[in-house]
Amino acid sequence: MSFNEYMHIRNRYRTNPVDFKQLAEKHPALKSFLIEKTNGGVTLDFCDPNAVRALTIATAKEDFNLNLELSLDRLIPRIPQKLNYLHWIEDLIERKIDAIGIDIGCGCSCIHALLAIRLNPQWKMFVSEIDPFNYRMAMKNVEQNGLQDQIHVILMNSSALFDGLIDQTNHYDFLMCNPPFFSDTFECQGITNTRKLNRPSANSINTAANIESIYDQGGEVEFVKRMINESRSYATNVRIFTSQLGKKSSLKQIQKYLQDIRHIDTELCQGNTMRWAIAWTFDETLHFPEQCQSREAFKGLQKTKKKEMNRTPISIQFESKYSFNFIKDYLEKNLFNELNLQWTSLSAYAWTFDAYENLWSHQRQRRRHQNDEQPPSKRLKSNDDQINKLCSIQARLDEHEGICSLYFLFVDGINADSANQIGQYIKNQFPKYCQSCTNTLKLE
Ligand SMILES: C[S@@+](CC[C@H](N)C(=O)[O-])C[C@H]1O[C@@H](n2cnc3c(N)ncnc32)[C@H](O)[C@@H]1O
Repeated sequence: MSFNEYMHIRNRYRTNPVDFKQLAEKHPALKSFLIEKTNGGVTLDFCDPNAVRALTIATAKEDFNLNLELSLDRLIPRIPQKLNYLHWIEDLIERKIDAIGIDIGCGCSCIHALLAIRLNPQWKMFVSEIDPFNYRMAMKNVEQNGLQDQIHVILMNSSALFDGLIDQTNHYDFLMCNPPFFSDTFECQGITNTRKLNRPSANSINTAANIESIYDQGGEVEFVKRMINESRSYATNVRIFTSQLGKKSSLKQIQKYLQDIRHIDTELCQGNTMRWAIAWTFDETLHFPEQCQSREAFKGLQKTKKKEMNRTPISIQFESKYSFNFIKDYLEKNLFNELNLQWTSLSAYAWTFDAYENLWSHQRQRRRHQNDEQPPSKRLKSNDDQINKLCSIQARLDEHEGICSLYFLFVDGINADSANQIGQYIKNQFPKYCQSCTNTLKLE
């Protein structure tokens, strides 16, 4: 299940994923890594570091006019995921135009700072690195893009995170970090192995060197705890401290550690990958913007009790006797019309639809009114339609071993529970259609 729908609303790849074929036409270095799919499309082998590197270099050039040099034995950043983190930070600082930021551990790519400046040409970034190789390559990446006036790369020694980097006479709007994830080589290998064997959907290569991915004092949790401890000494210098986290279990531990400090967190979603980010502040005048709690699509809905459920795709499994084509026909010919949904096909088995009135709740009352032969209420179209849109939903029909499942995902609108409600409606209505359709449609 792809998480792309949950990418940050301003992420340029959310509705417009990278087209490998087109990109390779313009950046021939990518061409030799394209793999033809049986359906005529192309893909890449994400386990091949050469392919991943070529993709990142081509994307950086094509979409951000960045000249990147990347090493095959260092972390190769994935740009769409980096954008999620950066857009969230932009929201946290209320899209300040001339912000000053810090990135702890910039890697050889220096990707956070380079993208940050491309998105916000008036920002300034101070970035640190502990690995001399990464430091030198990051400097090169900054220089070959002519950004040395805006990005300052500082080589640190391992005993310091902030000392020597943060100037106590200065003020910074935010601090960001993608910390070393693992606590030891064993954990690093374990995760790589688990992914390879059991989680084919996450089949991308981890090229990070040990110095980049391992913090032997306790992995990302202890690294971020150390950041939190040290942040107290810089409470008045940095307005918002943030860190990305690779595991949900780490998020829980950090939330607990921050219980006396004001904080906020979010999930960062892209492809099959989920990451988390946490922010904390000592500034009592600061109010975390509401949309930073989760995706902007859910703005104003945070207090909904079913928050977690709303974010999760709803799935309906059909009995094996209902064929794929039968269900597809049922949706397109009956359900979408019956619920007055404005829909478009995304493919032969995926749709997006918008609803402006709720015709799926209180069906019994509605039927009673129909029996009384009352005229159906007419909805007045107005300019407020966009504002009054109840929901935009994406739906996808999948077949696996003869069983069809329908997935619903709430994307946008004011009724975040609508995907769940429509799912429930279908569950209740479907037998009705099966009976009435059995004779007219051939069921497998
Ligand atoms: C997971 S990598 C992130 C690299 C890059 N920011 C990215 O997201 O692709 C973590 C980086 O932090 C660096 N690092 C580890 N400890 C550090 C410290 N005390 N100060 C600065 N950088 C450090 C590592 O060398 C590594 O490059």
